[in-house]
Amino acid sequence: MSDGGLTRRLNRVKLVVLGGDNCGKTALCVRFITKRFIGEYDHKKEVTYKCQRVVDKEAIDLEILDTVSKCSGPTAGTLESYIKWGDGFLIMYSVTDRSTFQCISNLKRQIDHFKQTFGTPIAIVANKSDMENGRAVRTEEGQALANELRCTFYELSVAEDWTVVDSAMTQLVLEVKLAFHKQQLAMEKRSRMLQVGYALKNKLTRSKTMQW
Ligand SMILES: Nc1nc2c(ncn2[C@@H]2O[C@H](COP(=O)(O)OP(=O)(O)OP(=O)(O)O)[C@@H](O)[C@H]2O)c(=O)[nH]1
Repeated sequence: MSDGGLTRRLNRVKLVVLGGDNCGKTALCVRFITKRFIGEYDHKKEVTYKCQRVVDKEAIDLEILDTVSKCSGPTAGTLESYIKWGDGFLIMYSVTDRSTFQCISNLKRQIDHFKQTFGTPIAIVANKSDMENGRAVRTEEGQALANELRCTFYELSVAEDWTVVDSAMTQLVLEVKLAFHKQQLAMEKRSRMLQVGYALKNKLTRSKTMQW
């Protein structure tokens, strides 16, 4: 029975990086892939990065969509297509810019809405923790919001710490893989129940025919 391509998808994970202006979305993607922090980027369109990683002893084809969507999004349609494309999400804000923190709840709501489920793997990433002097959002506020929205939370500095960037990404890939497996198990269970249903129906039809 067809599983809607899920078996093929188990080794292919698509992540989307969302967040307000200048919070460090591109810096995070580039840092994860190249291990390097590059100060300035100039791109006005979304970019998809592709790479391979071994996660939990399995080679994963990873695609990461670096969006240019602002808090409210360029258009609702674009944000919808980003969300429908992704399997897992990083919602970023900068600890130095409160307006980016204020975007988080709305982006999470949009993900829940377009995915039609509350189980989508999502990490909230507070960036620029190296800029303590310019801090506008406290760590506890970020953690409390992540708890409320049931998301994993990381506070990090893309500029200063590659290892935390790497573990945030890797953990999200693991959560996506777990979600795939749960989906696959649910589909197998449904398919078995359907088979039992058909078998019972056939048996009932046969015994009725014999009575006649
Ligand atoms: N101090 C510091 N600066 C950072 C960090 N991460 C990113 N930046 C800087 O923040 C600015 C914006 O980074 P980008 O990666 O372009 O942010 P973005 O979210 O992709 O930007 P837009 O897509 O244009 O909204 C750049 O000047 C980066 O060098 C960080 O961890 N610490």
